[in-house]
Amino acid sequence: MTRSDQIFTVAQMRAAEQALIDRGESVGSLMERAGKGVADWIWRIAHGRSVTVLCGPGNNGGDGYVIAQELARRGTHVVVVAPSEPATDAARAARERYRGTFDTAGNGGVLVDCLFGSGLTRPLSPELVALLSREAVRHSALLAVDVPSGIDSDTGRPLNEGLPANDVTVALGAWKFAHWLMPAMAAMGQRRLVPIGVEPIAGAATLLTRPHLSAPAIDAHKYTRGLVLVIGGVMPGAAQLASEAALRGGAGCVRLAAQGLHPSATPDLVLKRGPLVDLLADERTTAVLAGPGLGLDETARVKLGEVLAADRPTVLDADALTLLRPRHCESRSAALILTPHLGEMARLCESFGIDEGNRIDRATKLAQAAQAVVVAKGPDTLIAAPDGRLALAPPATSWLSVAGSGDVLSGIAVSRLAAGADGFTAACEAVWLHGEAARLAGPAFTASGLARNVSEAYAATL
Ligand SMILES: NC(=O)C1=CN([C@@H]2O[C@H](COP(=O)(O)OP(=O)(O)OC[C@H]3O[C@@H](n4cnc5c(N)ncnc54)[C@H](O)[C@@H]3O)[C@@H](O)[C@H]2O)[C@@H](O)CC1
Ligand SMILES: [K+]
Repeated sequence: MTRSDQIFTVAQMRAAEQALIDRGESVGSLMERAGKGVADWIWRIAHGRSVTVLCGPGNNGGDGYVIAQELARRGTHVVVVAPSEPATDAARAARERYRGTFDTAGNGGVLVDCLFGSGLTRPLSPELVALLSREAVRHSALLAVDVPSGIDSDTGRPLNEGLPANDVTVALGAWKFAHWLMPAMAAMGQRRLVPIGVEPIAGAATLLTRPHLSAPAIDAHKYTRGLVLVIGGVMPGAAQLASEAALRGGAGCVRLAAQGLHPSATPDLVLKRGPLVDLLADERTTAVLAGPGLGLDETARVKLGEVLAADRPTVLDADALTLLRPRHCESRSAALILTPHLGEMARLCESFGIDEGNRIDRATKLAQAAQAVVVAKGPDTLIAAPDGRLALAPPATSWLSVAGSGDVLSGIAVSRLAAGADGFTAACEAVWLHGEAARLAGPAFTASGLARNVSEAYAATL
């Protein structure tokens, strides 16, 4: 059965479709299912308005003829604009079954883009970009079928300039990477998925969904719930923000290794001034966070070395990512999570000798090289594990672009590690809780406000 959280590459989608065909389905019957499923959405969106379907030469165009026929059957005023003849058997058969009208231009209402889908291999011709843009202006809404024309399905990269933004994108069978990766993600509009019966693929990337967390065990005490150690540094506020979030992410106790506390610090936080090696050696220390406000000087470098040598489940963020070198990651066995933003990701790739590939390739290679779970942050956050697991986060509120937001994320992640999750699961749970806390915090929140909302986000997972 179709899983609504899997994200397929074009090659995986073809393999999934082929598996159905091998079991007796035909491309035509899949096209019929896909087209009718999309027509259902358009019927609701059009709400009586006329519909223009742009049909290309491949099977995406074939879907377009099925959509047009189904809408015409339901009484919608439909026009097909087809700049080229169908080039596949299934698309030809779909066109023959279409009984409605053709024209060279549409007339308002909803425009449906069935020019190219996942089979796009090169940029659109200037004539096709002009057609798409002209028709987009003439209509009041634009709906893309499967993948918007001109977008590379596996990377979300536009192959042309000047492509119009969509109001709705309806994915067929499974999500494609372009639906959730920048820059294409920003022009998808609302996303919908029409199932066509493809089976899940083992090891495919997934879209983050709400995790199922639990309340502490009936006999839990603070240490069985996990003891977090946050390493302070030259900017105490950052480690404190991370600690505030860690207190609400599931762990039973949070210690902050620092020389002092900011006057606003919560009394829930346990300040520890002793030698770092002793704190790290304390058997009760379950997970460690280093990086927020750590600094980049020799003291910071020594602290990072001590943290990694202790080989406890660890999250590294901010300054720790700038200081991290491949030798630090050797002979570690405990879980390691790295949470770089775009700039930190570039520095890490340089330190680890990774210079090729798109965002996903680089995160995957870094995960393997560092034997760490990489949370590559951005408007399209992705999480890559050394064993190849990959998850993409759905877009969160853009209010997260505020100072301290990353400190809160790393605090939640270390709390999930301390609570017992493996590195990949902890990272996925943290990204979801962070996005949900931001949604709950409303507009124009500060990082400390965001941290306060982690409890409520947690409540939504119980
Ligand atoms: N394969 C299947 O079983 C199904 C596929 N479906 C649809 O089929 C689509 C994929 O179909 P196709 O593989 O035929 O791909 P497309 O319909 O995306 O187009 C591919 C065709 O366009 C040509 N082409 C690629 N880029 C071009 C460009 N820039 N300018 C001009 N021509 C270009 C290719 O050479 C090929 O002939 C999916 O996105 C989906 O909409 C659905 O009907 C469901 C079933
Ligand atoms: K399309």
